Amino acid sequence: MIEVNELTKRYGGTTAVKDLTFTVRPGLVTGFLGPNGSGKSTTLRMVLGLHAPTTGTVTVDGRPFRSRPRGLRHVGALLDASHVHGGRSATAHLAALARSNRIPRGRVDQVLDQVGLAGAARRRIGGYSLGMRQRLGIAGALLGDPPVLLFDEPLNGLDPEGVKWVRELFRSLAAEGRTVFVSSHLMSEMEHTADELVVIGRGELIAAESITDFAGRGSGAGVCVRTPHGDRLAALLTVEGATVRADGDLLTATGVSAQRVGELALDHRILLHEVTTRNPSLEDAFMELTADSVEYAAGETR
Ligand SMILES: Nc1ncnc2c1ncn2[C@@H]1O[C@H](COP(=O)(O)OP(=O)(O)OP(=O)(O)O)[C@@H](O)[C@H]1O
Repeated sequence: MIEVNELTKRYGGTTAVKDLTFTVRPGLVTGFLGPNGSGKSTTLRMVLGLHAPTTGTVTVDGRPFRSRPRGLRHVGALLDASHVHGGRSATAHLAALARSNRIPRGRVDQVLDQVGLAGAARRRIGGYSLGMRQRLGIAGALLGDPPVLLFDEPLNGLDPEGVKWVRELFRSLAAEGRTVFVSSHLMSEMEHTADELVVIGRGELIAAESITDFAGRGSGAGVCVRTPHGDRLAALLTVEGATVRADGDLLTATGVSAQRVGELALDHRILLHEVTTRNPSLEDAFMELTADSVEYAAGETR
């Protein structure tokens, strides 16, 4: 489990992370979402002890990560896939990592196979595509067979086949009981991958909850009703406490279920032509909740 407690990081006058508190649990994929520059990488670096918090604490299974001498056996991380020595082969790169963390050499071939790089293992990393580098970074994270895994924007540069593979990999790692924490600035990358979400904006926590609860936050949720008796139904729904918007013979009501709409219509003999529940997309909820946190918006003059 990863526990982030009242974490703040300032770089000179910039507050990258502000009073952040959340928990990442094992057995689930947790998406770490926020617009560009919202503090995701800074937070992940603090989890790994690469940056010291200005105030607050981060622990992994109850201890600061730095207090673990063989780090890769406990936490595997992909932070920046371009951060590797281009002159080395994938095998040499992973063998060096294995040596310094006392991981058996046999793991190198296993993880290269697991990420689909076995055929390119002896080629220089300098000639790798971005997608291959991401796979190599993932191999490095898996090397120590750790219970906790962190990935910073792991889908960057992957083709659709690669994206599908990574999603399945994350799900299977979580199904094995591991803690899987994955950052992204795109909700579309997370909606078929994550069980839980931690959403931040300008370094502050916006939400930490299941993906289903998060979807329910978007104001687009509601019931759409098509009826020739819109005025009567709208009045009844308003009395029920719903908010109703009318557009011709179409009503959109929030704060009421489709079932209740049907019951009211039956009780008052109101003819309905259509009743549908409208779920806002996760993307809508994400855009709405982070709208104030976007650093650089198109069309904005500064
Ligand atoms: N070493 C540093 N020195 C000064 N400012 C920094 C440093 N690292 C990050 N920042 C600032 O802190 C803020 C958060 O940056 P961070 O890279 O953590 O965000 P992010 O959510 O990972 O963004 P992205 O999705 O663009 O990678 C930004 O305003 C960034 O400019």
